[in-house]
Amino acid sequence: MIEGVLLKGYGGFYYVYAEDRVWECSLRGRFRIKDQDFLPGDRVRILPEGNNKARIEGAEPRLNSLTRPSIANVDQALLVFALTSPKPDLNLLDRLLIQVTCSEIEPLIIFTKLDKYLTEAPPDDSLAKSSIPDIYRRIGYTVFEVSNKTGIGITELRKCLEEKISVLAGPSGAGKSSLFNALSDGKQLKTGEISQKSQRGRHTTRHVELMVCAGGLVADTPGFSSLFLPKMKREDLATYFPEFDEHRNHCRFSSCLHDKEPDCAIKAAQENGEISGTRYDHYRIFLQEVIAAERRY
Ligand SMILES: Nc1nc2c(ncn2[C@@H]2O[C@H](COP(=O)(O)OP(=O)(O)OP(=O)(O)O)[C@@H](O)[C@H]2O)c(=O)[nH]1
Ligand SMILES: [Zn+2]
Repeated sequence: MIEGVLLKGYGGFYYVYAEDRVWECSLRGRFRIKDQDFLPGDRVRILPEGNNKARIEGAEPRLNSLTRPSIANVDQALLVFALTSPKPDLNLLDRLLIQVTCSEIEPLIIFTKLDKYLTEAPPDDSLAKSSIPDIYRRIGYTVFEVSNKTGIGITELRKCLEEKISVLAGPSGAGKSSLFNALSDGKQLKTGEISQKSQRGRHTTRHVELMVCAGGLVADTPGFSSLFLPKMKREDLATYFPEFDEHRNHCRFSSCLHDKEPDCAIKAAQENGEISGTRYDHYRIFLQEVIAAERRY
């Protein structure tokens, strides 16, 4: 028996990555009868039957599962934003950080197009205390600045993908496909039949697939495409802003929502530069959204 990870289901077969190979697997009768549904990312035990064919004999319980794309056991989300062309949409980044954290998935922030950014005239932001990547580093997030063109930063990032199941997220044009290609460095392992991308649209259901990439597995379909914040109580929003933690208990009111209340320690921290202005602005925008959504429940 070999342990592996299910990459995708397709045409009645399941493709499982194990021992550095892709196995075309059928299900044991017992599973067929139970009509067990498997997702890419499921950890399974397979019994080889020769010629890269095998039978799925069992599955481990899932640690988590995402919908859109449907993947099990996701370890981390790579939130991909360009440093320039287009300018990073930090409202979207802050939104994604909340969604990912709420799904109990580790966020990694990847800023792409470093090559382009470095050749451009420095922006006239001498008032800005720190660069955008530094804002997020200071909060404690894991941040990479890379170029998919020249390969700067790619080797370091590759190490973070090893043995992990990752999903990419981020706006159109940020460089998600380019990043995937840079990370795989031509060493992509094909799953054995006609390319997924060229066939897209012809199927009514989308077949999500995990691709072997940089010693780990990466979903071929971006995740977290909904713009809506997860359902939460208004007082919980601040917990998704880790840099608020050390200040939160110093507001005059214990019920402070850090919006228009007097003597708010978060607002004070923003004014003296300890909390980034854009982060605080987004907190207040999101707060209104959470309050509006609460009314609809
Ligand atoms: N100079 C430079 N260009 C890049 C880099 N990464 C991506 N690009 C370019 O940016 C454009 C968009 O890149 P894609 O990889 O297609 O972006 P994407 O996020 O997959 O976009 P969607 O498929 O629309 O979601 C392409 O023209 C890439 O060549 C980079 O690191 N440096
Ligand atoms: Zn407050």
